[in-house]
Amino acid sequence: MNWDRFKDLKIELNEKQKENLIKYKNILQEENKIHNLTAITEDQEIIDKHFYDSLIFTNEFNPGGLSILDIGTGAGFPGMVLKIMFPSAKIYLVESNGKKINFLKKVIKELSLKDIWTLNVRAEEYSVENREKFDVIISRAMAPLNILLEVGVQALKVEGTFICLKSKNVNNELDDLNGKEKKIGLVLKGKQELRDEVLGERNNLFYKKNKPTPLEYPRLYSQIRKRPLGK
Ligand SMILES: C[S@@+](CC[C@H](N)C(=O)[O-])C[C@H]1O[C@@H](n2cnc3c(N)ncnc32)[C@H](O)[C@@H]1O
Repeated sequence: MNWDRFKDLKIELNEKQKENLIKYKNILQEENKIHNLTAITEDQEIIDKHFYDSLIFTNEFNPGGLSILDIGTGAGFPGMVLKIMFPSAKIYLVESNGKKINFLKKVIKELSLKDIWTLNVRAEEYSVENREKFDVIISRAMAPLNILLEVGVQALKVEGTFICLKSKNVNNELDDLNGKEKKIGLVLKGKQELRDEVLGERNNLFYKKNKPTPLEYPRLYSQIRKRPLGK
């Protein structure tokens, strides 16, 4: 296995973290034989396309010590990787699929991770019940921007950051959103772009919440799907 890529990150990968990432990879490969957790299954691919990819944004934003809600975390990306690399962060993993939650619980137990919680709920319901609770909302590959932002924003503190880890269709998603993030209290503050032979195109977006989100958001999921922001 090759960890060279991690040298591009501002954070150091120490022996304990490497050991934990390898254990996590092994559990993922083992459980993936029974449950369909990820299509990425080879050692090096998991390291590059799941672990490293989950961390690229940390070159622009340090998550240390913050309370972070990862919505639609799946098999733990990026949230579980953040816990391993930034132990001082408080991580909340939201995932509606119970099988994935069981897998995440197993990883937390076997790696003896602290200050990390799994939530087997729908993100839009959780965010309404936990208004302005988190410093950061983050998500990778859960939904297009015009759905994702509405689903999660209510749980974000004013002055907090909403981080969307995106790939190649980001410009279409931004066009579809059509500036309507302002309606829910968000402003686009930064975009991190990476072009890479193995990972392809990565585009990470950083939104700041500059005012409370009106209480009518998020709407019912059926309404969000039918008429996303900007449509
Ligand atoms: C394509 S997977 C991505 C998983 C992970 N973030 C990654 O990048 O590998 C999307 C995940 O989001 C979950 N999901 C989709 N909509 C959700 C919602 N409204 N609330 C909670 N989880 C949701 C799905 O069950 C699925 O596991």
